[in-house]
Amino acid sequence: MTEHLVDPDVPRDLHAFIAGLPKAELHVHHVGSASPRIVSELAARHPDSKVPTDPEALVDYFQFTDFAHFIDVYLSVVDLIRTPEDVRLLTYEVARDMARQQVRYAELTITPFSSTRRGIDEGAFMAAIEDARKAAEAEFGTVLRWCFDIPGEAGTEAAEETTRLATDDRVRPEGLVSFGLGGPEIGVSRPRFKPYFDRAIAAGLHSVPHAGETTGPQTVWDALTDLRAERIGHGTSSAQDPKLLAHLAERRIPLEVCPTSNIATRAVRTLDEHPIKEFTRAGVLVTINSDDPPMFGTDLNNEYAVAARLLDLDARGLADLAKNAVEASFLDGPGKARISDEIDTYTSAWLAS
Ligand SMILES: O=C(O)c1cccc(C(=O)CC[C@H]2O[C@@H](n3cnc4c(=O)[nH]cnc43)[C@H](O)[C@@H]2O)c1
Ligand SMILES: [Zn+2]
Repeated sequence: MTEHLVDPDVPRDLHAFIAGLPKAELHVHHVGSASPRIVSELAARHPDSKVPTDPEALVDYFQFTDFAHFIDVYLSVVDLIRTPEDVRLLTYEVARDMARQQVRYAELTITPFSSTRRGIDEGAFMAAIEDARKAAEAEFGTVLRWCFDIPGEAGTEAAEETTRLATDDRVRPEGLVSFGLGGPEIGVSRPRFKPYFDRAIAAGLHSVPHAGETTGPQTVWDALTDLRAERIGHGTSSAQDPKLLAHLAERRIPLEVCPTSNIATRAVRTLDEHPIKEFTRAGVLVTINSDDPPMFGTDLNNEYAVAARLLDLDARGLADLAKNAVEASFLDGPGKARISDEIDTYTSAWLAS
């Protein structure tokens, strides 16, 4: 258990239960998952960068005044990833950190445009993530799948390039399952990206845009209507629209909730004001995620502890939350059954002990 992440309001035995609970994660960014060790190693390799090389200094560097500041800092870390070897190392180490937290399956959001525009060859980029994916599965037992997202603020060029990389059979990686839209939402309307999502969906990809993280519920409606979203990244502002909550619940459209992220980017003022309870009360399928864990001083286990406190959950409630993520994943039936059964077996043994 990482000591600085022990929530004093959550019993220690529940922290221990969470630490061993098999989990799936559906909303976590590739570069945003770089551990302080990896970031400082990359920063030392590239001394022209403004990113600190000292992991202690990174804690201050990762304090954000608002969402725009977060994106500026995020892009400074993106700038550190310059070679296919950097990409492979990052991906492999992210999987190692996941395995330590008993993450059995993760859909990792990758922004290939940010790497190809910085000069990394697209074929070498795809080979690097695929090589790390296969090594992680063989060595850690963690299954990784990819979501390629458009950085919406970068406009049409980014949308076109991301869609090409996601749909061209000669380039797209085997592990790709979904298509997203990330970055700032203000001034970046969802309907504008409909043609790109139409192409990605036609190519067999699932639609998982960010929406309602920093803008109101209309963005979530737009993501559902125009981008045919199957899950919503964040969806925080859905709580402001009872009709939307009812729609999400009735259609079983999951929300990818990332509580600590929303505080760190100041999308929500305090954890106690987070609308997660309103989501569950309305019957919405809630999944728990870490988004950009080291940047937000968290990890997936801590997000489950936060959820336990906000939703007043015991071990069985936490196991149900973990099973929500499995159900909402893009795993096939047997893949879902395998992790769900593992969660049940683990929980029964824990409760019997
Ligand atoms: O790479 C570029 O050159 C570039 C140019 C203009 C704009 C952008 C972006 O907006 C990149 C945004 C980047 O942020 C990622 N991300 C990570 N966490 C979150 C989140 O909580 N909400 C939204 N986006 C997030 C996202 O995947 C994009 O890669 C880039
Ligand atoms: Zn995100």
